[in-house]
Amino acid sequence: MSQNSTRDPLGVLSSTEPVVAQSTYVRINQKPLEALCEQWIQAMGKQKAEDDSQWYLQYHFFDGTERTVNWMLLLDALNFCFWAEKGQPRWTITYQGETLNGYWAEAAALTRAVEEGLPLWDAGYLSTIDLDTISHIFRGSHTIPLIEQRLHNAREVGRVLLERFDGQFSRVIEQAQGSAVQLALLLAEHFPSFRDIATFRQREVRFLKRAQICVADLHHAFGGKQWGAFHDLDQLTAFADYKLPQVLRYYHVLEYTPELAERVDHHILLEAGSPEEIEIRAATIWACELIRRFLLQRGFIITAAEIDQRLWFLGQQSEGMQPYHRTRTIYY
Ligand SMILES: Nc1nc2c(c(CN[C@H]3C=C[C@H](O)[C@@H]3O)cn2[C@@H]2O[C@H](COP(=O)(O)O)[C@@H](O)[C@H]2O)c(=O)[nH]1
Repeated sequence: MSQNSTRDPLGVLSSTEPVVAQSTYVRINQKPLEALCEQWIQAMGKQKAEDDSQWYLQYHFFDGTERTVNWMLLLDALNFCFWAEKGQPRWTITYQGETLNGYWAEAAALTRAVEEGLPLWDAGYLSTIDLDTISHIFRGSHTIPLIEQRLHNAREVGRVLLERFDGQFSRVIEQAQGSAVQLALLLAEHFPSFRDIATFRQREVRFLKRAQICVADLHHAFGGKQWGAFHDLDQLTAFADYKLPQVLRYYHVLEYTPELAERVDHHILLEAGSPEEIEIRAATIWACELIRRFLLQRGFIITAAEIDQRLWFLGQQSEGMQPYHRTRTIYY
């Protein structure tokens, strides 16, 4: 697979490429990949894949001000790992009469908290938030996983914003000067919980999943204007979470060795930073890049972020799919 000729400022494609080349547990199957693309081409008809992602305002706080920008940073600082222990039911919340789980429950819980008067957009408040308050915010049936890590991440967001950015995430966005790539890199530089970087055979491998999705979420929330205006969104890669590999495997685009398949299908944990986990995430990034290139060859200009959205929403109807891999991590 030839390295894409354009520069790779994020370092995600270039650092994951050797992982894919040397993979022993995960393979990308070109034929099923092209079959999936053909399916999408039929579905898209003759017009380009419209960016049909919406922002679901019913679950996301939005007042168009800097408060929303800070709230978005918190949303993506806590946007990880919503699945339950083997055999346990998922954490859920009830919001406006709906029972929600996963990402939707996280977003709605943070919206509910603002509606109940908690100033989650205030850096000072976040920097000293306590476990009782975080538990109250995420109250529901069963417990949200990794709640101590969520507390830590929320405090870190508040503290870093206060110490370096006058308490405003909008200052960080202004420093990025309209570049999605620069904003993702600034997030990884200043907010340690966003520094989603691993080591594979002594080499650095960058995924930067929450840093990148935070930029994409700002873009969606603000409709590509104001703090959501970026000129290089096409430089973002897919966001290596746990749902995309599940969907790609369902379409046989990703294939696991029998040994790895056995573990994933029996919900056996893959250790964070293990070769298996890194190979799954790297193959996810590159499968999306190869889909992007194939569609481009066929005359469809679509970004990795748009491909990501399509796959992620397919993963929201995952009945009939084999399980997604389980890695307890704050990175996705
Ligand atoms: N690759 C990718 N991963 C994404 C998202 C989203 C939600 N974003 C969209 C939602 C509305 C707007 O349109 C946003 O764009 C959440 N996740 C990840 O999935 C996992 C949660 O899954 P479940 O357990 O089923 O809720 C978890 O790792 C979470 O971090 C995405 O878009 N892409």
